[in-house]
Order: sequence, then C-alpha cells, then structure tokens
Amino acid sequence: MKIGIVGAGMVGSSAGFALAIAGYANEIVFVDKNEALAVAQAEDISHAVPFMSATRVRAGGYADLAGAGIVVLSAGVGQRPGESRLELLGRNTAVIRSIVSEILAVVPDPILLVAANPVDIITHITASISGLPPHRVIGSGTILDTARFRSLLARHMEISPQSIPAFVIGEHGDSEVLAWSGAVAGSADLVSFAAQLGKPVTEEVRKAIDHDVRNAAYKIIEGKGATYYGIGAGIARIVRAITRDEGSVLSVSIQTAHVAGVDNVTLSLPRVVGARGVTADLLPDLDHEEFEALKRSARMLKDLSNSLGL
Ligand SMILES: NC(=O)C1=CN([C@@H]2O[C@H](COP(=O)(O)OP(=O)(O)OC[C@H]3O[C@@H](n4cnc5c(N)ncnc54)[C@H](O)[C@@H]3O)[C@@H](O)[C@H]2O)C=CC1
Ligand SMILES: CC(=O)C(=O)O
Repeated sequence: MKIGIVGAGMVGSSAGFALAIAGYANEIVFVDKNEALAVAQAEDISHAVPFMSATRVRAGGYADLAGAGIVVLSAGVGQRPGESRLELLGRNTAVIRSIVSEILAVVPDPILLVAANPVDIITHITASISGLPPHRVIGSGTILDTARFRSLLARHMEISPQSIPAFVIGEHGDSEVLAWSGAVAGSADLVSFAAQLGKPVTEEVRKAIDHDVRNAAYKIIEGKGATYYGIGAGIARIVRAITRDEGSVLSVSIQTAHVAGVDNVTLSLPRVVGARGVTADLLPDLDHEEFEALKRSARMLKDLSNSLGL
C-alpha cells in the first residue's frame, strides 16, 4: 500500500523511517510546506531501505498522494518545554484545516491517521471537516501512552512488554486513564501475575508508573525538545494493522457516539483495527475510580469540542 505522510518533521520522518525499515508500505510519499525538508527526509530514509526492505520513499506535492490508502497527518507545531498538548490547539487546528481539503481533492476515500496534537481534538475536527466516516479517521490517541505503560510494567516485572496486554484510555494527555483493573500479564490478571513473579504491584509502584506514563512526554521534551521515536513506531503499528487487515486491538482515538455517559466525543479505547479502519470498540474492565476518571476525561474533551462549536 502507498502511504502519504503530510508533515515531514520529527514525527512524520520517524513514522516514515519505521514504516520503511519494517517494510509495511510499498511506497511512502512525504509532503511538507518545507519542500526541501521533505526531499531531504525522503532521501535520507531511502538510504536505510537497502539494508532492510524494498519500500520506495520520495517527496512530492499533494498530487503525488493519489492512490494512497492511508495518509498520516503529522504537520503542525509540537509542545515547548512545560507546555501542555491542549495549548497547541489553535495553531494546529489552522494547519489541519488547510491540509485536509488538499488531501481529499486527490484521495477521496483515504484512511486518515492523525498524530498532530492535541490529537483527540484534532481527530474530531478532521472527522468533521473531511466528512469521512469516523472509523476511517483514526487518531494515534493513547497508542503511545499504552506503549509507555507496558514498557514500565515490563521493566518492573522483568518480562517482555509483548506479554502484557494493558491499555491507557481516554485523552492522549493529562487526563488519560491507566486501566489497571483490566490489565493482563501472561495468562493471569496483572496484579496476581506480578505477585507470582515476586514483583508485587504495590500502591507505591502503581503511583510511580502512573506518574511516569502521564509525564513521559514532558520529561522527554525537557531533555531533547520533542518526542518522536515512540510515536513513529506507534504510527507504523497502526498502519500494519490496516495494511495487513489484522484485526489487532490497539488503543486509538476515533469519534465515538457514546462513551462513559458522554455523547459524540473523540478519545481512545482499545479498538479492533483492520483494512476498513476501526471495526469495533472495547471497554476494558474498570473499577469505580477508573470509570469515574474516564468520565472526567471524556467530559473534558467534550466540553472543549463544544467550546469550539464542533
Ligand atoms: N500523537 C502523539 O502521540 C504525538 C504527537 N506529536 C505531535 O505531532 C506534531 C508534529 O510534531 P513534530 O514532528 O515534532 O514537529 P516538527 O516541527 O518537527 O514537524 C512539523 C512539520 O509540519 C510541517 N508543517 C507545518 N504546517 C504545515 C502545513 N500547513 N502543511 C504542510 N506541512 C506543514 C512543518 O514544516 C514541519 O516540518 C505536533 O503537533 C506534536 O505535538 C508529537 C509526539 C507524539
Ligand atoms: C508529545 C506527545 O504527545 C507525547 O510524546 O506523548
């Protein structure tokens, strides 16, 4: 499948690199308002390809997206140190509005994969202005937070993160919810599996992991200005689920008719992802506290989209 990436900065190029070396796409086309950057990224990534795959990587204009099955939206500004994702809203809304119509003029029925922040609201806007069905406008949502959660749990339990189906749901941002109650490790619930391994999930461990997941982006941005490898791989993982029609359960953000008592809100849940986009939503087991936190996250996103007249 041909994949378009609009926004060839750190996130777009990391996604392109991950896709190219994994061979998840036949062709990748970068589009950026900074054409020289798009050309340079495409050239650099194409030099990695002979070691790993056969993906064709190039830069182009919007017309070169014709025939793309998926277009990644990674254009826009990122957070400065200390800035929240929500503070990017005004700047990135304008960018996304200008891009979506350009894409649809050449690719009328794509799956749009949104990474620009604040990703839930930008996904909501993209679904509204594109007129595409919501299951074809997929925000990367909490796929990255879920990876952070699984990697910290893996480090604590000294097992592979691949053996820990655990999810972060709600907003990709400060109000996100770590779904501890539904988390699994190996073939048992997480808490009992961790105890069997002699690595109990104490209240102290739980608080530290919650803090580190929720604050990971702030810490990395403080240290190196931006985050990009994690989300780049996350985008590639979503693309793989679509191009291979996997039916994988991934935590992604789409416009949802009803969740946690809130109508028409865009947030992340574990969802089945395949060739048609998202085909089912799932709600992990949540205790009372987690469900209340999900309600608060959904309400906050809904109030914000209402305030924008969406
Ligand atoms: N969803 C997630 O988990 C994550 C999302 N992000 C978000 O991804 C976005 C991109 O971040 P970076 O790649 O680090 O930023 P960056 O500044 O490195 O790249 C952004 C690119 O967008 C391009 N651009 C801006 N306006 C454009 C337009 N109208 N048309 C075409 N291209 C345009 C710029 O020229 C630039 O190359 C930010 O909003 C950031 O917050 C970043 C990390 C994780
Ligand atoms: C920047 C961002 O959204 C993240 O790394 O989670």
